[in-house]
Amino acid sequence: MRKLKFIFLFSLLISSCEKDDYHTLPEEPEQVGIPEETPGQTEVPDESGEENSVKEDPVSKILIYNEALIEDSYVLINNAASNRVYLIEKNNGKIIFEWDLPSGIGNDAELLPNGNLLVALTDDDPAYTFGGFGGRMAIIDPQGEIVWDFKYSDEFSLSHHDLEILPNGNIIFIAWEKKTGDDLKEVGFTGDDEQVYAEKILEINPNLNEIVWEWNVWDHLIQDRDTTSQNFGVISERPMKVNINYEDALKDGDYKGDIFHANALEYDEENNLIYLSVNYFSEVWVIDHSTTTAEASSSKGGNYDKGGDLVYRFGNPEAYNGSGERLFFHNHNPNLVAGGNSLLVYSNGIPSVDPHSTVYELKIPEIFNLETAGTNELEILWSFSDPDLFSAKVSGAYRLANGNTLITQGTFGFWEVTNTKEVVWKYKGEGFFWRGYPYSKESDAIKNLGI
Ligand SMILES: O=[N+]([O-])c1ccc(OS(=O)(=O)O)cc1
Repeated sequence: MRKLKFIFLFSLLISSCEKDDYHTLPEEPEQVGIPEETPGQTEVPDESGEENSVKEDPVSKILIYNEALIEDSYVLINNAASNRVYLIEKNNGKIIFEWDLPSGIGNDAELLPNGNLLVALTDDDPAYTFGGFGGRMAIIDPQGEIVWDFKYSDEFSLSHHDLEILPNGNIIFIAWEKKTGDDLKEVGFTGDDEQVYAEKILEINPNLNEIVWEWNVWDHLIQDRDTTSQNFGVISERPMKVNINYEDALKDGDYKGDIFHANALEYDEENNLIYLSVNYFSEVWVIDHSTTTAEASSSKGGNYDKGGDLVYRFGNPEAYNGSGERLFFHNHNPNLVAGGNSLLVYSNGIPSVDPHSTVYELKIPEIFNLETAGTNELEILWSFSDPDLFSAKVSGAYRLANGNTLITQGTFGFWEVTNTKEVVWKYKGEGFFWRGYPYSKESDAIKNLGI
């Protein structure tokens, strides 16, 4: 039995866990050519200590399997509907490894090169529960032991959606920070909400459980309605600032103050930048991570000498009254393609207007120069859409080593498509799929997982 002791915000959760040997090696999968509607098999951890049982998973089906053209890799599936994270084989959908999670998914789960799972979880008692809420994060080793467990959840702040490990072992994550009363007045907020949830990015040293860096959108706002407020200005002239009164983000009363809804981050190691996907602005913001926390709260310092102002932004020039065509209608999962010259983004689409999703590969500019006159939109290098590809929420896409692209359609399952847009793998599941990560069978992550 696991015994978990919680100490509140910013404090370490000490877990005294017995190593439960819950995973045994799966049997060799049967090789199949093009299995039609093959039910997946679930190999589940057996808490009883008896031999593992193999359970049928009647709901997952392999609809397309082109053995000659697929990338021979595993897929890490994160099913938020059933709060399960597992690795599958593509040919038969068989689950070959599943993690025993200590709480619900909140949302990202990623396998690290050392075989550990870094996972965003839900806190037991979050103060608010917008889609994608979390409040807790953990690292689970291949034996199922929780080797790090951290709570970021109180009345004001709550981690959500995404997290990523940096090369130095620190972890960056997204969090909401509740703003009310004078906070809203000061920045000239004119929406109806009595509270607004600011987006911040935090970096934690997991050995010390210390927050070592922080960026908060609240320090970089502009608006053109309240002349008495310090941040009053002409929005189109200051694209490095974020319009707190952007109409599109405010118009849906359901948001209840979650007006930004950041949902993903991607770290660019070469340039020490963070790409932040901001769903309700339909934009990706580029933020300098070379700053100190003090610089990140200002407009000076860092490699770009912009402090925490936006180094760049793209996807929706309407958000800052800029020019150029809007490309994104809600977006997810910006991630750099190997080589760093391009980025994949999943644009979900809007159910009532155009219920179609599109995956874009966009060219990263040589120099980030936020224009006030011309467009800042990125060149489209490749895209994929299909009449059947739509999910209003979650989802994403990753470029594979052979040039194919693995697409997660949150409400459906997974697609793999070639660069000529041929669908070579289609997995229909039952659930709500955050993001499928591809793992090469020869990767350190898989080897160290012991399968
Ligand atoms: O219900 N969810 O699990 C959920 C809902 C919304 C959501 O936000 S989104 O921007 O990632 O779609 C994330 C998770």
